[in-house]
Amino acid sequence: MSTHIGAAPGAVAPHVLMPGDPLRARWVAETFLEDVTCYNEVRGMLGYTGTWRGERISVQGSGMGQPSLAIYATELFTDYDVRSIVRIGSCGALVEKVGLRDVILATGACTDSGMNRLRFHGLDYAPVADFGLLRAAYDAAQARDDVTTWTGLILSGDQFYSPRPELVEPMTDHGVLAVEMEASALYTLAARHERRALAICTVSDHLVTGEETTALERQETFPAMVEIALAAVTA
Ligand SMILES: O=P(O)(O)O[C@H]1O[C@H](CO)[C@@H](O)[C@H]1O
Ligand SMILES: O=c1cc[nH]c(=O)[nH]1
Repeated sequence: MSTHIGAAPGAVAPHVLMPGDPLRARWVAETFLEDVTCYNEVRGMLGYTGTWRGERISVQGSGMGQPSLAIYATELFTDYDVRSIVRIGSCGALVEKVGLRDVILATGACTDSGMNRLRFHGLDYAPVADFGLLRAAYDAAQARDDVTTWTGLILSGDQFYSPRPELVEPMTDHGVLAVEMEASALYTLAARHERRALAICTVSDHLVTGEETTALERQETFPAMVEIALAAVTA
């Protein structure tokens, strides 16, 4: 057991898919994995281990925001020796060319968070994806014709309801495609612990057009993203 994960040693697989929503974790486990066991219910932050095409895979909710993800990612790396984490999240599109339900493979994650400013004494660190995972996810995405995939930068914002929405503009002026709330911490922690990480996000809301998906869709759909993540992590 670690402080926030009630799993026995060895109960978590070396490769973990990590949605923010614990109910998405349950849906992924029930829909994609075989021989599933639930290893964590602490704080309702569900975690499951099963197999996918014969490989052991876990899926663990992270909660919303970088401080919450950092707790789960740190404990998975340090207490359960997890080797790779692939975030499977939802995000908001910031530019018109990216459409609702498109999938984004995040090459890097900009942030407005104070977490890395504290870690790097005010210097700007560039949190980036593991290249091997990114390449495998890109290959898996290219092999499909049911989803439009983008490869590029995202923004990990601390506040879903931002009091300074105008600050997004310099980001989009410099190629940022979408906003979510966790990838920057995940990439930073993976680097710190010499592990692999990737964030794959499906566009659930469009901040330019105002289109949005339903809460149930955010919880229980987005299968293309999950299949791309499973292919990448087992490649
Ligand atoms: O759908 P998840 O993975 O939770 O991701 C996005 O959704 C939440 C906000 O609604 C934030 O966690 C954001 O990053
Ligand atoms: O608009 C959105 C949608 C999902 N996640 C976010 O952080 N923002």
